[in-house]
Amino acid sequence: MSKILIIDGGKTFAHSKGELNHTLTDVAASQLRDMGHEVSVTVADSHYVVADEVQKYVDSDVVIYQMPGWWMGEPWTVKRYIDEVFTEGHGSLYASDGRTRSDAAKKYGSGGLLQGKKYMLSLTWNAPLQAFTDPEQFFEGVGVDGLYLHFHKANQFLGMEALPTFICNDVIKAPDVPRDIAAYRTHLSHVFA
Ligand SMILES: Cc1cc2nc3c(=O)[nH]c(=O)nc-3n(C[C@H](O)[C@H](O)[C@H](O)COP(=O)(O)OP(=O)(O)OC[C@H]3O[C@@H](n4cnc5c(N)ncnc54)[C@H](O)[C@@H]3O)c2cc1C
Repeated sequence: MSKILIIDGGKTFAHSKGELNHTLTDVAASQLRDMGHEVSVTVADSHYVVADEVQKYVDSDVVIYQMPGWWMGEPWTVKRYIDEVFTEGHGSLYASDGRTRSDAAKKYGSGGLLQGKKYMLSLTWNAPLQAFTDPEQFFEGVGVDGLYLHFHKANQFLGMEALPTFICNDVIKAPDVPRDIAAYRTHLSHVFA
């Protein structure tokens, strides 16, 4: 049994209604509970208490970030959540940036206190998958995780390790929510088996 925290980054703004992300949050919460895990959910676009969120990271084994792609990355509500919660977490989520004058072998980024914990990205994008993977297309073949390098590094700075990323594509151009839900269920079954 793992303790799993889901950050729901769904938000109503312009042509995003937030419903797909709320739906995928609900799908994961109910499936993971059925699998015997303990799940809590924080909606990023809400009046969460920052200190409580820090404690949730300390108490959780896995954090899932459920969020839409907005302007090539996470929505500002999720970025705000990270800025507020991770910064407040100095001393409990990370000790320092890892360097110390007494030991030059200790490098930047090695000061995380959440060793052994995991995180997972679950993303919704209008861009097709090939836009990320094909070297001839927009993201020049860096892949989904390559595009989210900064986001991965923020979590790894705390000492956490990535689980495989899940992404729904074409969510505006050709939405197929039953297909996306089925694919996410399969992903969750494999990752949390
Ligand atoms: C500011 C901004 C910047 C953006 N930048 C990018 C970008 O850089 N690249 C990119 O690819 N995209 C971009 N987008 C698009 C964005 O990624 C999508 O709007 C977002 O992923 C959709 O997620 P949502 O939860 O808001 O979905 P929603 O808008 O709620 O839903 C999407 C579709 O799924 C359907 N749906 C949702 N829930 C259900 C359900 N339970 N059952 C049946 N059907 C359902 C809806 O009817 C709709 O057709 C941007 C959008 C905004 C607002």
